[in-house]
Amino acid sequence: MAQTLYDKLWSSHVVHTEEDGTALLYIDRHLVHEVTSPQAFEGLRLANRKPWRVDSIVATADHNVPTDRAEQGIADPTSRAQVETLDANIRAFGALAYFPFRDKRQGIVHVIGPENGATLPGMTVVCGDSHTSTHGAFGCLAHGIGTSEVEHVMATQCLLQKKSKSMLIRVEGELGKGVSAKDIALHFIGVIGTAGGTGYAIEFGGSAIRGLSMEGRMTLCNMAIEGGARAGMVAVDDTTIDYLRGRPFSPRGDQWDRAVEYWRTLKSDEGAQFDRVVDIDARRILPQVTWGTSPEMVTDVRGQVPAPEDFADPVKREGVARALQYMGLTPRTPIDQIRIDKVFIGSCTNSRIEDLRAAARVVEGRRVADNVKLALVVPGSGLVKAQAEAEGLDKVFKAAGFEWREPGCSMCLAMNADRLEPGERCASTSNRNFEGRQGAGGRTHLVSPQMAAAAAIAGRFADVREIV
Ligand SMILES: CC(C)[C@H](C(=O)O)[C@@H](O)C(=O)O
Ligand code: SF4
Repeated sequence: MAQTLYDKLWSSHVVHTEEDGTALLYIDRHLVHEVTSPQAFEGLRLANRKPWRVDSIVATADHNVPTDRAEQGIADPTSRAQVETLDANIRAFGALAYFPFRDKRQGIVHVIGPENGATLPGMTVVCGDSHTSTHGAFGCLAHGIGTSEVEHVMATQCLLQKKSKSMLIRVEGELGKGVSAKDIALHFIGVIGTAGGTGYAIEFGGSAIRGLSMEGRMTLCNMAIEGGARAGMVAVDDTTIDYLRGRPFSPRGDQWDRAVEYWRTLKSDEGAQFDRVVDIDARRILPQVTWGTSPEMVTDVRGQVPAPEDFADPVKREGVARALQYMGLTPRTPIDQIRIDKVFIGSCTNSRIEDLRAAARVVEGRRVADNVKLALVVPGSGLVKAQAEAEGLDKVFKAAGFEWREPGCSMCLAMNADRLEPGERCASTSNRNFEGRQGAGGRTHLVSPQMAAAAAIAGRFADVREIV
């Protein structure tokens, strides 16, 4: 029978299935960061256990690290304790690789895995982090898990899971100028809603997806979780294989050839059946901007802030009214009239080299607007930072008035020193715009790196297609 990519990844990792469908899945790669691992390691210690397969673990510190004056250490005691606890745990239990605070390969967990070739096609990948779906871009089955599951995986190398339904999001056609993977992501969430993917594993397919780089595919899979899905994935093709060649943990020699042969089977078979198919025309996607407190509250830069009465469902109507109040927005305001206070280019969604290049192209030779108090560029990893500096992108950003920072989660969430003050409005390349996400009372608008750069220059949202 024709199988989906999800079927193939699932069946090649099932160790045992219970009558009710609950399965034990074997886990190949376990990514670890400082926030969700302390209790797991403590649990192992209390039970006198060791990790089952130390060489499945790749760890880094990301959420709590400061992005400036890193040489002065971590000022906040809670953040410092979390990062030091991870150091101690990895020292005690071991790992295939550990990129600690201030290491040149340190970075956001979802950036360092792929760039080091620690995320490979056909793997099951887990991490105590919801955006683990990112790794599905490589034809992996990648799940975010909770802290108790982190301990379970460490102890047994297995995870208890029920198989999800399958959804194909098929994006056909060519993307317009200035439109990126981030816009596809925000657009599809606008189409299916943040609950639309609940109970599903999503495969992204179609010519527009085939045309994306690995970095674009990661941006898209990163946000599958914001569409409610358990996982997001893209089939393996030449783009995947070319990206992985020569990475530190990629196979070499004969093993590379054998791996590539297997990887090429990691796609849905002709005629495979999905439980739901959503068709999207790439040509109709314009640069997106969220206006509310959920990623589904999104429109394009030519649009306007909606009014609660535009929504028939009373629950939705109330949600929209509340969101507009929190966001300090008036119905019918054109999106490109919304002025901003801060700009954040970073996060596991959009902090890779291509994101920084795309933003720098918009910024080059221009100045950040006077009303923008802070414009941050935070590379996703030390390697991304070094690459960007080798290309002179740091100079482009700094000359325009941006701050160029050290890698970390930074202003994606208010767990470190980078945050919004109450009432501040931010154009952000991250993935969540919930109330208080970037700091209590902060107002987040999700956009692509190009659109964040355009907003920084204009001091309000602006159509990047008119700038470049
Ligand atoms: C801190 C961590 C557990 C959390 C997650 O799981 O996603 C964070 O990365 C986030 O983006 O909100
Ligand atoms: S960058 Fe943001 S979304 Fe990604 S792992 Fe860090 S906090 Fe979570």
